[in-house]
Amino acid sequence: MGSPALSQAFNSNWVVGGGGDFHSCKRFQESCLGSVSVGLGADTRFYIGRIRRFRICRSYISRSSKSCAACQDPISSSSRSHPHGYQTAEKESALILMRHGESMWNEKNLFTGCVDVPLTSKGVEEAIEAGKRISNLPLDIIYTSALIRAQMTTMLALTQHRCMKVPTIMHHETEQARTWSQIYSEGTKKQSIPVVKAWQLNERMYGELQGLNKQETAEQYGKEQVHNWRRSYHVRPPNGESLEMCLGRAVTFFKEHIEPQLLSGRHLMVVAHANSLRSIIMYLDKLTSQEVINLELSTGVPMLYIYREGNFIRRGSLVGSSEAGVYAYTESLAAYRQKLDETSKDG
Ligand SMILES: O=C(O)[C@@H](CO)OP(=O)(O)O
Repeated sequence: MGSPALSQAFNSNWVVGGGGDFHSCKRFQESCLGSVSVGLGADTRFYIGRIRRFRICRSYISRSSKSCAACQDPISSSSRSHPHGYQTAEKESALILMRHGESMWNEKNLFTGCVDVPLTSKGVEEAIEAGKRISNLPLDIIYTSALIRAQMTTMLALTQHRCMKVPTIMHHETEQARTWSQIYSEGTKKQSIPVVKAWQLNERMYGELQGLNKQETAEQYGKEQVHNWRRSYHVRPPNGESLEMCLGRAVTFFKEHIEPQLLSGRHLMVVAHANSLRSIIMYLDKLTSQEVINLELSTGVPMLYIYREGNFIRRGSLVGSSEAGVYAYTESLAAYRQKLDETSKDG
């Protein structure tokens, strides 16, 4: 059977979080945290027939062989007209949002903000687990923050992806950096996934709270004050950014750089932070400044959106290890996974 880690990936599933009608933070949270209670929108489409086919192939893909068929992305090596070589059945793109795995300051319960700390070993495991959960979804570009916890999460998650592509960090800081990081083989480029780092996706800058213990700060300033600093939309922590300010940069970046990619049919993942993602989700789900207060994101839990005709449709979060969640696939995502299955059978 080969790698247990890899075969587990074949079992990973999505729990459906509903269609475009969703606006409740509580239900969002339940979905993110793994509850199987689901809300289905009228526009949710199911591909139950395909699920049986998904079960067929769980053969081991050799991750070490460089020349096997499984090493080629089956979709991007087909002849259809997607930016990376294929066209989806209907014009839609997948967008995965993911908060980084647990960091060493999450573990210590310290305000972190823009302090650049790495993952704990639990965070490493969360990132690998998240990678298994997204291993059957198409990915053309990844956006991460400029902070190491998001980048570690990205790289660890990508070790599990069935497309076998290599995540490659783009260095466009200067002309020289761009030139010096060029790839000169078209074939190798096709086997790479560009990873774009953007400071605009960084965690909200927590000002003078950075490095303070959250519990001790609540004892000193009162629970309500600290809750306002942490969760309100308008209130700024001392000399730090409010969520509103964080949204100003993160959502502007999203609109200017990420949405055009989705519009052109590319499938994306954004790996960022609790508050930069809260602000992006606020925009995607049209949450009010009151509703966003209750929005909590767990570390290392991927969330799937479908972008179709200018709308973002939230599909849910990956949990558990049964096949049922394949319901979350749309026709084009199901087709992608089917191709992966066929290629791994051939390989
Ligand atoms: O400390 C931070 O940077 C953030 C995320 O970990 O904390 P909070 O949940 O308080 O926004």
